[in-house]
This record gives sequence, C-alpha cells and structure tokens, in this order.
Amino acid sequence: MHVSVAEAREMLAALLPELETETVPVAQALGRTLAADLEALVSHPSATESALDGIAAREADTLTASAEAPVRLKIVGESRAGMPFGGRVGAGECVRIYTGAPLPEGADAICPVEQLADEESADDGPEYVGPEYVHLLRPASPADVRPEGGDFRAGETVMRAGLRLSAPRVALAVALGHAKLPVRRKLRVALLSTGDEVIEPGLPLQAGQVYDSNRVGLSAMLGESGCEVIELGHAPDSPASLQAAIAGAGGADVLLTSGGVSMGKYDFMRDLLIERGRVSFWKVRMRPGGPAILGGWNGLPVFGLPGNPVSSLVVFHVIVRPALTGQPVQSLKLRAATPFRGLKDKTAFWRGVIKDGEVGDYGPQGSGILRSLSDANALVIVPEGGGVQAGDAVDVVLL
Ligand SMILES: Nc1nc2c(c(=O)[nH]1)N[C@H]1C(S)=C(S)[C@@H](COP(=O)(O)OP(=O)(O)OC[C@H]3O[C@@H](n4cnc5c(N)ncnc54)[C@H](O)[C@@H]3O)O[C@H]1N2
Ligand code: MOO
Repeated sequence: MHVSVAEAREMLAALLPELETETVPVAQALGRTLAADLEALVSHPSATESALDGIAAREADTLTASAEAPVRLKIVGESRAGMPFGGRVGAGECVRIYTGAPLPEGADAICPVEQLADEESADDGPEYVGPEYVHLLRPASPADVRPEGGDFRAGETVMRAGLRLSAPRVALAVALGHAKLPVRRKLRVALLSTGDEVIEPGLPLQAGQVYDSNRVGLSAMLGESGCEVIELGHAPDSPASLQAAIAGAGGADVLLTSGGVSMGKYDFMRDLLIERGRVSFWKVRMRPGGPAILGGWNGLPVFGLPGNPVSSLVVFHVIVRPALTGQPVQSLKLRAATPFRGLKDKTAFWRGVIKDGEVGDYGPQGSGILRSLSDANALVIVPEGGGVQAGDAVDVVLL
C-alpha cells in the first residue's frame, strides 16, 4: 500500500471528475483552465507601426547619416498612436512618429529622437510649429518597425485548450480580441481539519492545544490553485463527529482533511476510510508527509493529509496541487551549498533556501517546524536511497 509520490499524484487525479465548461468574463479567468483552443480575432500589431519615438523615413535616404555628416530630411507631417499620417513619405522626407503609431506609406525605417538634431529655425512666433527640417545622426533602421501581425495574426490559433490562465495569458486573451473565455468550472474541494487539540485562531490557547494553521494554509493554497473551497471547519477526534462533518461535503468533487491518519489510537480519519470506507493507498514513500491516505467515503474521493503542519503543506505542494490542477510540479537543477540527507526507502523533500544561485539546508527539518517552511523558498528533492553532498546538482521545486 506504500506508493511513490508520482503514483499518489496519478491515483488522486484518477478519482477526480471531468470538469464541465463554462464561459466567464476574461477578467475573472485568472487561474482557470482554458476549455477550448483560442484563435486570434485580430492581428497584433493591428498595423505596421513604430517601436520608438522619432521619425519615419526611407532607409535608403539615410544610409550615409553619421554624427559627423548628418542627413537632412524635410518633416512633412506627424503620425501619432490612433492618429495616422494620411499622406506619403517621399524621397528626402520624413514624418514625426511615436511608439505604436502607424508607419506612413513610403517610409520603411525609424530613427529615434536621441539620434536627431532639430534644425534651428528663425521663426519662433506664435504660429511656430517646430522646425521644418531634421538632421539624422545615424541611418534610420527597419528593425525599429513592428510589422502588422508580428505578434500574432487574425485567424491564428494562439492558445491551446488545457492551458492554465496565468496573468500574462489572461492579458494575451484580451489582446487576441476575447472578452469572454470558455474555461473549466472550478473544482469544488471540501476542507476539514481534525484533532481535539486544534482550536480556532484568536481563542486563548491552553497548554497542549494548537491553532488551526493547517486549515487556513490549505484553504489559501486551494484558492491559489483555482479551486472553490467548501469550508467544513474543524471536527474533534471521534468517528461520529468526523462523519457528521463529512456529511456537509455534499456537492464537493473531493474532500481534503488534515490530521488523524498516522499510527495513533485516535487517528480516526484513517480508521474511517480503512474500516468503513474505501482505501486506494495509505502511506507514500516520502518525508515529510508519509502517512497521507487516499480513499473514498460514500462515493466522495477523500485525501487525508497528515496533521503535522509542514507535512500537510508539502504533500499539498507535491501531490495534491498537481493532481487537482493537472499542472506538473516544475523542478530545476541547482548546486547544493550544503549536504542534504538521503533516506533509504523514501523520497525526501527538504526545505531549502536559495541564495546566490545555490540551495542550502539552513534550518531544522522537523515536520512540526512550520517556521522553517515559511523561511524556505524551495523544496530540495533527494531521491530514495540518495544523498546530496555540497557541490552536487540537486532537483529543486520553487515554493
Ligand atoms: N508511531 C508513529 N507515530 C507517528 C508516525 C509513525 O509512522 N509512527 N508518523 C508520524 C508522521 S510522519 C506524521 S506526519 C504524523 C501525522 O500524524 P496525523 O496525521 O495522525 O496527525 P495528528 O496526530 O492529528 O497531528 C500531528 C501533529 O500535527 C498537529 N496538527 C494537527 N492538526 C493541525 C492543524 N489543523 N493545524 C496545526 N497543527 C495541527 C498536531 O497537534 C500534532 O502535533 O504522525 C507521526 N506519528
Ligand atoms: O512524514 Mo511526517 O510527515 O515527517 O511528520
């Protein structure tokens, strides 16, 4: 029954339903999963335009321009973003242009204001509109022209179904011309913490009690993962109170619990699933978080996280979130600044701090030391039977 981390992830994902599609305003799509491919409805840029503030000219007229021998061009007009120049740029002519403004006909290159010297003009009366001629200190460059459709063209499929909508992707969807997006509905996750010693934040704490940090931490992580949280609160350690609390999970796609899954006499979440429910696995070959359990209760998939604060959040990070969102855990290789201990038959996820491009073990690794998880910015993965020396390359998950 002891599964690997990858197996645990797959088994949880396999119990989740296929989520229906709904349409939401694009501003509400952050964190959702795109349910259909998205085509560009428009091109971006929508016209060939300037990337700089300067003048638009014909490159051929300006090839000899230098600070010593500037090229003189006649200014025949102006092109502003949203207010294009209506005419044509002829030989020896140019148009003042601004970033994002359409390139006038005839012009094919840009020279930025930093490389221009305005010609002195005798006329500085009230009708004065600026000099008539400009001197280019270097050639105008076609590289500073942004071609129409250079980012994407109308009709092109730009985003694929299944993509998770990050902030840049939501912005891209708007640029593509979409005001509403087809997305998967949110997964409904019921959340319950258990334990006689666990109390609500703000209440006076008696010796032996602990504030319910897991529920708040897990709820926050579920929210960040794009889930709808059904808060079941907290249940004391008794089979009856657990069953009563779980009865409130109607409509949920999955129930997540904290605590009561290890070896103790009062670990009733474990008993409930093993003795009266269904068990897919109990225990994962990992630390922290080994006692995690997956099963079902009256048709509802139940994932029991261990109560230890670090264990519950680490298991969420490496098993629950990837399974719920379908997004794989992203890891990268870094050099270890310190040794990291290996375990004979478990994958270890040690808290690490990345500093100066290296990752080190700088704090206590006990599963009850929540502070070290808050101080860490990475989890260092040490495979079963492995071990890491300072200087080795290690796989790291960013927190
Ligand atoms: N004899 C053994 N004992 C334990 C084993 C083992 O293999 N043999 N496994 C240990 C491991 S590993 C873990 S992890 C814990 C998991 O235990 P439970 O899931 O049964 O959790 P509890 O016993 O209910 O609580 C453990 C710990 O966490 C605190 N806690 C619980 N809920 C919360 C909460 N909502 N917020 C903050 N802190 C919470 C609780 O007070 C305990 O200190 O078991 C080991 N034991
Ligand atoms: O495996 Mo437990 O999660 O260390 O305390």
